[in-house]
Amino acid sequence: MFKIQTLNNISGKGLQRLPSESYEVASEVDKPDAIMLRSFKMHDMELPESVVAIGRAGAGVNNIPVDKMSAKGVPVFNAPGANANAVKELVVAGLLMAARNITPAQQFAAGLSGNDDEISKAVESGKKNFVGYELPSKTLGVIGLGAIGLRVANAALSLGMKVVGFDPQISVQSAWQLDSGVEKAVSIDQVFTKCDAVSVHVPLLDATRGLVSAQRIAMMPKGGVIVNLARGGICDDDAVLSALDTGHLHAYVIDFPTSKLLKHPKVISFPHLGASTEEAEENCAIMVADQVREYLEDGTIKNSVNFPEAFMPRGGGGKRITIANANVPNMVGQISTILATANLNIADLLNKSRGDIAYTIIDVDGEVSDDTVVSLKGIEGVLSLRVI
Ligand SMILES: NC(=O)C1=CN([C@@H]2O[C@H](COP(=O)(O)OP(=O)(O)OC[C@H]3O[C@@H](n4cnc5c(N)ncnc54)[C@H](O)[C@@H]3O)[C@@H](O)[C@H]2O)C=CC1
Ligand SMILES: O=C(O)CCC(=O)C(=O)O
Repeated sequence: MFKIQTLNNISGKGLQRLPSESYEVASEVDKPDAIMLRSFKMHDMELPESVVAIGRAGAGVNNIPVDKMSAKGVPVFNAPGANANAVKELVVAGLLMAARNITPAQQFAAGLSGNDDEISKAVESGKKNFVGYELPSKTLGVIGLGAIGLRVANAALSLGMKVVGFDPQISVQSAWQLDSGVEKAVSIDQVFTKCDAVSVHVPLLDATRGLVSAQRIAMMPKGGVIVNLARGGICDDDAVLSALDTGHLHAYVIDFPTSKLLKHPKVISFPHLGASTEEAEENCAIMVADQVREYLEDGTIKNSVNFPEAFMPRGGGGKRITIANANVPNMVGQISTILATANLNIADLLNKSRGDIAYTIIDVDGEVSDDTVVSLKGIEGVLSLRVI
């Protein structure tokens, strides 16, 4: 029986992928094998020693101490692209809300009173205060052309906007899907210089913290809009607020409100709602539940943010050993020597690496004794080992 601890609500459609005959899934579990979560902040959490995998039902992993997990040989899985359409749709909504002054207009309409004639008169005289603009008259800059950014760029083009994109590390897959009408910027500064609205779709990293700065906002034409459905911290909120105050910026669309931002009338705040659709929640939960299950049952690695992809079909009736270790020379040599000494024949072997981590799957003919496990774990650089 595998035990999974959930730290957030995970869609039932995903949890159904973990059959109750072989999985216990609950928010309180003694000695869990794996953890599934969404935005729960794990940084200060005491991780049970029993945990061998973390599954993030979403894209961003800044709430997970990934480096610490790597040092323990624990793979962290996420669900790339599974909520991208949901976020794209909310970005489009945010652009339209800003362009058409929808929040103040809606507040004005909701506050009207009197009989129908009086309301009609107030409507006709009040609407001049909310005159907006249409999207095709504007240029959108998209920073980060991954699963979300590329969809935002393509959607904005289809709404008639001009679109400028920037992503120096764009993946081949994203490049294939990006509409050829998206102009490629050579620098982030160029995006701000050319664009009336800028939407950020990058992970929160040291390199992206404060990416939307006072200097860059100043490069934008007057009346600009910033959209940040990526993470708080990517924009310098104080710089954004002062640009809203001077009128240099028209609106700030943010999925991560703070007390300062909530008070400002030109801030359009959402409650971290980007991925909150039934479809996205299901997609993420299904993807990550499948990945965690395949890892627990077969040691397969798919869509991990810290481990290499690793899949080896399971043959024969023997045991499978999986080993995560430091990516240094002669690890496979040392492992094979110990297996040979234990008189275990290697039926199949896969060794992959990514950065500082290497991962080996070995199918052996026969049982693996406790002594052999102790010897393998004793090799310098072995971070984690499982016998499945
Ligand atoms: N508001 C919400 O509910 C959600 C927010 N997010 C946030 O959006 C972020 C992006 O998500 P995805 O598009 O799915 O991730 P992704 O990994 O598919 O794309 C991120 C892209 O950013 C690029 N990038 C990284 N640093 C960059 C830089 N300095 N300048 C330009 N490009 C850079 C990468 O090359 C990559 O192509 C996530 O990390 C997460 O923080 C994601 C899903 C839901
Ligand atoms: O699970 C959620 O609602 C948050 C989604 C998110 O922020 C992400 O996938 O990075």
